[in-house]
Amino acid sequence: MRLTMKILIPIGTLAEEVKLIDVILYLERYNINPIICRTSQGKFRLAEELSRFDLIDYSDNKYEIGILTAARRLVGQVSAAARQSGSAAIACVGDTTTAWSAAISAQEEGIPLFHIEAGMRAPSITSPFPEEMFRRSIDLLSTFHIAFDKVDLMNLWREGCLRDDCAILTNSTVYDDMLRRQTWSPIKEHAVVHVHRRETPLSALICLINTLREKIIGNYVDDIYVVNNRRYACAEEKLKKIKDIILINPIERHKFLRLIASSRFVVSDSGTLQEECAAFSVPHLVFRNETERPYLLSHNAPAWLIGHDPAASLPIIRGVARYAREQIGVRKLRQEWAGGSEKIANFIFKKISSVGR
Ligand SMILES: CC(=O)N[C@@H]1[C@@H](OP(=O)(O)OP(=O)(O)OC[C@H]2O[C@@H](n3ccc(=O)[nH]c3=O)[C@H](O)[C@@H]2O)O[C@H](CO)[C@@H](O)[C@@H]1O
Repeated sequence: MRLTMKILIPIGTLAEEVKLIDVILYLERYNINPIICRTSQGKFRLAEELSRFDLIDYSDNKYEIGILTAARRLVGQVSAAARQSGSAAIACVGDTTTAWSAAISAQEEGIPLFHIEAGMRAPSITSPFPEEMFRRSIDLLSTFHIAFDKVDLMNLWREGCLRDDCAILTNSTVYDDMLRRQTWSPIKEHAVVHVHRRETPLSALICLINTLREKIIGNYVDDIYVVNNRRYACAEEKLKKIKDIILINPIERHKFLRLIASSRFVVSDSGTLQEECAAFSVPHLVFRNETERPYLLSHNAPAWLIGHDPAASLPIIRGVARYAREQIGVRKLRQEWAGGSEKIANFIFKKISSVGR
């Protein structure tokens, strides 16, 4: 089959790859040629499934140079990649510097932007920062919006971002990736802590770990796995000295999914994990003051927003640990949440065919 239309897909982080991979696989079926533009730092390796696609590689980027300098460089790179490849559109996901640069590049190049995960909103533009600022401005610049919940769609409508026929509502694409990996697992006697956001103070993480050690280990779970994230590299030695916890370096995604699927509960400030825990029905303590996914706290998902003061939220932590201890058997994914990626590919196909380049 001759692939004619091209779409540029910048990817800078694992979370972006996870949400784009199945869309990319489906785009190929719709006779569209996805050009991957890798904007990450060198150590992020693209998934094997993406190796057969055209790649424009800017993996020598360094983000330690600050948001503005990084964004300026990325805009230049993504715009050049769009021109060089003759892409008819750009598709990006979420709230990263890469996604924001993609939005500016699409404007500069005069081509449409598809924004996946559009309309999510935290209450304040300054938290999480810069993600919330990026998210809001990407939505103002996007041509097409792909939202994962009707609350997100309403946010777009309220902010005047929507025109006729420019948005769709689908399931989050995370679920397609999870389903393809077929990871389910019997519940074991551990919990997982994955905390990495800029706005989460190290002191809050240490306090959380100590609270779990003193009040939860031995009473409700045998072990606590704590992911040793790069954000807290300066505190590695301090974390290593904490007794009774199992400090692990970030692990491959399929192994990590198995670890959380087999957990009694998870504590995390990650947005993607909020979706992943919900899909497995793993009780999730959201270690943040706010979330852009409020609907995952309310319907169909055992999740609680606990803020950054573990001592104050101890009754909730204990209650969740107790509730989690009652659960037995094998955690299975909610199959009914799949299908978002194909719907997005179909939407892109229809829109891009009518634009051309
Ligand atoms: C403000 C906010 O919340 N923004 C989010 C942010 O992403 P995030 O905070 O959700 O990202 P991470 O927490 O890094 O998770 C990435 C993946 O890593 C997996 N994982 C983890 C540990 C490990 O050892 N091995 C692994 O494989 C884990 O399963 C997960 O799938 O940016 C996204 C893109 O724009 C947004 O979509 C998203 O809203």
